[in-house]
Amino acid sequence: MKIEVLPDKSALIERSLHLTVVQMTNAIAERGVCTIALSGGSTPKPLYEAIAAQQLPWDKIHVFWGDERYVPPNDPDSNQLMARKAWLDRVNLPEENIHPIPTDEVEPAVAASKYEQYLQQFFQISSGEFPQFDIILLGMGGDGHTASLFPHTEALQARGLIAVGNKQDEPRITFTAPLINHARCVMFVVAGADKKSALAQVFATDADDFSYPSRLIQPQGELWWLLDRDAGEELQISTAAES
Ligand SMILES: O=C(O)[C@H](O)[C@@H](O)[C@H](O)[C@H](O)COP(=O)(O)O
Repeated sequence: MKIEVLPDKSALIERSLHLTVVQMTNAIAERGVCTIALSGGSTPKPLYEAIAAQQLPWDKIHVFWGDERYVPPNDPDSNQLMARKAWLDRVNLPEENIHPIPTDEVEPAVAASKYEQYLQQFFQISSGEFPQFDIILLGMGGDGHTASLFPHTEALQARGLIAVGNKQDEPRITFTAPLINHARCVMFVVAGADKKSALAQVFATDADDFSYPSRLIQPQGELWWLLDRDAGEELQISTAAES
């Protein structure tokens, strides 16, 4: 695991951009394609805008979402809409390379199952197997949630690829912790003083995983925690954690 505390939000975005572009470029060089899953919320928007300004082989990049609010794709709350406006609509990334989470089923559980099957077909895997995304970008809420894995919800125990998350009574579709943990690279991008107390619990030796679900993210591959000073300045980072 690598933890970096950057001086401010713009330095955080710049560092996140650099590491994301390196991961994308390496994936394409090694396997001819990059699969990236995006986080929602407000933090990553400037990162997506910065990615859009890069010169990348867009036809070799496939974009997914690590979670989605259960709203139509033109809803202001839609993570898909935010990423399209900030990045995807600004570059020649083919529409067939964009793989949004469906939110048009009456039952969110049906949409979750559809996206799980969609991923199995895309990655050509059987039930019970997990795909290895090249990059999964994550944020973290002030309650320690990530993607739509909220504290003390059923989604935290899901063992498949995709689950129905719940933010209070608002349904979400989310990657499961096991799916995230199979990624080659997981990158948290976290900013703001309101994340400080949750971060302290996420990195504490004895906190409860179900109270702070970001603790569940322990990928086999690379794990990056990129923080701005407001979020990370008080974190007692042991030198081992920075290795
Ligand atoms: O759908 C979402 O909202 C995200 O995927 C969610 O997990 C987000 O990353 C955190 O809530 C942090 O959100 P902010 O970046 O807005 O603080």
